Amino acid sequence: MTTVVWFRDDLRIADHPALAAAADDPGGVVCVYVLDEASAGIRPLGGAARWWLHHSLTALAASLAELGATLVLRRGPAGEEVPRVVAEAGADRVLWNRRYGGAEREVDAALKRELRDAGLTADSLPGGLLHEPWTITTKEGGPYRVYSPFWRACLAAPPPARPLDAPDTLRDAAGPVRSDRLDDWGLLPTRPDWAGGLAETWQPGEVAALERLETFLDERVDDYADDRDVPSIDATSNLSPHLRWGELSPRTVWHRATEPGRASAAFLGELGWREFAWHTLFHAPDLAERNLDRRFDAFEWAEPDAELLGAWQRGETGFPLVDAGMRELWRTGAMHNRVRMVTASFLTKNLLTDWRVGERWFWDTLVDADQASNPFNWQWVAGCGADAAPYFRVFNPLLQEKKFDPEGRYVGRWAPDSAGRMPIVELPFTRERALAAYARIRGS
Ligand SMILES: Cc1cc2nc3c(=O)[nH]c(=O)nc-3n(C[C@H](O)[C@H](O)[C@H](O)COP(=O)(O)OP(=O)(O)OC[C@H]3O[C@@H](n4cnc5c(N)ncnc54)[C@H](O)[C@@H]3O)c2cc1C
Repeated sequence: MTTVVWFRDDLRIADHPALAAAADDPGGVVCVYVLDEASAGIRPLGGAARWWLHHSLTALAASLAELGATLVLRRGPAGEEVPRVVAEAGADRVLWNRRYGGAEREVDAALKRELRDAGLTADSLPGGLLHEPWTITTKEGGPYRVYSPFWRACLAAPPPARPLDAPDTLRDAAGPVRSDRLDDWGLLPTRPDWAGGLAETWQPGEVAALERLETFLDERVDDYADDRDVPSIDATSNLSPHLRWGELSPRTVWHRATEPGRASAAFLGELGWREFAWHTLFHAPDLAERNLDRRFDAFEWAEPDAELLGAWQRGETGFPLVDAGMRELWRTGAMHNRVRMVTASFLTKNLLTDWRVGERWFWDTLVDADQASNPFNWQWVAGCGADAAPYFRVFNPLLQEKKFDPEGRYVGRWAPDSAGRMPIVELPFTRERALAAYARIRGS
């Protein structure tokens, strides 16, 4: 038997259930990644994500080579490319780890049917979440709409499966299979090459991801609960892009973080938010398009204003914490969580801009942009998401700055000129305008 292992958002060799299951196949294994920008409903990657993918695939190919296997690269609709790889390899089994987005599930289900109809074995395995979304349900059997009871239910469920070891060795069966050259995919920016700051900030790949996890657990997890909201302190794990690309499995993070002696409850709770976002996407596949709170379908967003939007994107609003966050994002492909909330609130509440506009900008610029966490959090900040708060939250960016960057360290690093700029809007007026727009839909 020869097995094709189809890699997707799981660019790792440890705790990779599909790879582990294929490792002992006497006919060998063909490892393949398909760049699918063509299947219906698959969202094309943003620029920062393409940069990360290039480097993460390079790292994965090196790890597989050490085990004796080749990473085959193909571009096109997965429903066509995977069967071609199977035919070229003469394989009789295809394995992959599950995805949870709506369009992805349709692609996978159709392919599984087609392969099975052709007499092959085709199986999908869990590996991208702590719990499968259909296992965490309310008493009535539906999905949770609020985080706290959701997370309590996760904590009461059987613990996530223990992570699997990476295979010691693989028997490569990719010989007869054609592969693209990664450089030909043009994932890296060239003219202009805006990725210098990304390269200075990040090292994509599983080896770097595991190192980051260990450093965080050894040096920072004990202070995480106290310091996680202060953007000038390097207090958080910075694991989000590694989790996004599956260079690290959440099960690995969970089991390392729950070893005795670690004060990790607050950190695990954040993994819980990731889990909640993905479970929400599973039940609401149009999360990036449609308001979870349908009352917001009637919300009166302001007319699009290219000048105001451009000022927000460039970090030229005259509100220092907003400007610092937007510039950090542009330079590094990331932004501290507290500042993500403030910048998103400023766009949706003070500029009264539809959250989907901001979501798309983050999608293009974040290295950790994922199809669950990004729209989930944008909806949460906009007020139409999965939120238990009974009121309409409008962050004041000046008060947030006073509270979370009192000495101006974060602002001084990213936007020292911002305080001297003329603010592009008036806070009291725009706050009242947002509250009035909400009042008009509240009872609907
Ligand atoms: C408007 C907005 C958009 C966002 N878009 C994304 C996104 O596209 N991808 C993404 O991974 N996170 C997103 N987040 C959540 C959060 O900002 C990042 O996960 C966090 O800043 C990553 O830093 P860290 O790895 O140091 O997190 P830590 O504080 O160390 O947390 C550990 C892990 O928990 C997860 N996590 C933490 N907070 C959240 C959260 N609110 N929602 C979901 N998962 C969370 C991440 O995987 C993170 O790596 C967004 C938040 C906002 C407000």
